[in-house]
Amino acid sequence: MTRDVILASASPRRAELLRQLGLSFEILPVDIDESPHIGELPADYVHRLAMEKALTGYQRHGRREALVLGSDTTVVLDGQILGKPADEAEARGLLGLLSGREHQVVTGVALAVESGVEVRVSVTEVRFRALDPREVDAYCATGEPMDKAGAYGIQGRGGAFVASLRGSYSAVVGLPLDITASLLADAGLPVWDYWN
Ligand SMILES: Cc1cn([C@H]2C[C@H](O)[C@@H](COP(=O)(O)OP(=O)(O)OP(=O)(O)O)O2)c(=O)[nH]c1=O
Repeated sequence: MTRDVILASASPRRAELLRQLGLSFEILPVDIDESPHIGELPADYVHRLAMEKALTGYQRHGRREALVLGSDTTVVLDGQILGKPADEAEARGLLGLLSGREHQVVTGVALAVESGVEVRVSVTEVRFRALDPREVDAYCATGEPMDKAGAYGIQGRGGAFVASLRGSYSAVVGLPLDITASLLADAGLPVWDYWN
């Protein structure tokens, strides 16, 4: 029996990361309301959104034996959720807050299968060096911050801001590969079966 693996995401970075695991999969973007609830903790927030993305994708795909992955990433500074910037001015403000400080990147990953949904959350500590306002302006003008939590992409020019990282690099980019591989293995689909 073949089992369809579905990535319920519009993020090209998540697709690129999942490709690294060597399996074949389909992409099925789902649109859900991503506003945090009042007082919701960051880990609960990404847990909820990852689960909703995976379950919505599972229902929409419609095949019983499908395995559907959903993920959500947010940046957290002093316990506050920093989402995607609405415009360039907000991006500049977010990068100013992150400059010279440590923040957390919190990513939830969910795998929906016929019997239910499994969700895990990864936390990575990232420290930025002090940023020069001129480089923040130049960075914002590239457009890179716009679709990214915390207004930076570690995998792009934003990598120049990162002084240190403790945790999963792939989780910062949007899909922790360690958790993803172990969720798939627990669901009976070890990715290493695809490796020859
Ligand atoms: C911090 C950081 C975030 N990001 C991205 C990962 C996520 O794509 C995005 C956070 O937004 P998400 O809402 O997690 O994901 P998305 O809207 O891009 O895609 P979808 O909901 O369809 O799966 O920020 C980077 O690419 N690099 C980084 O260094």
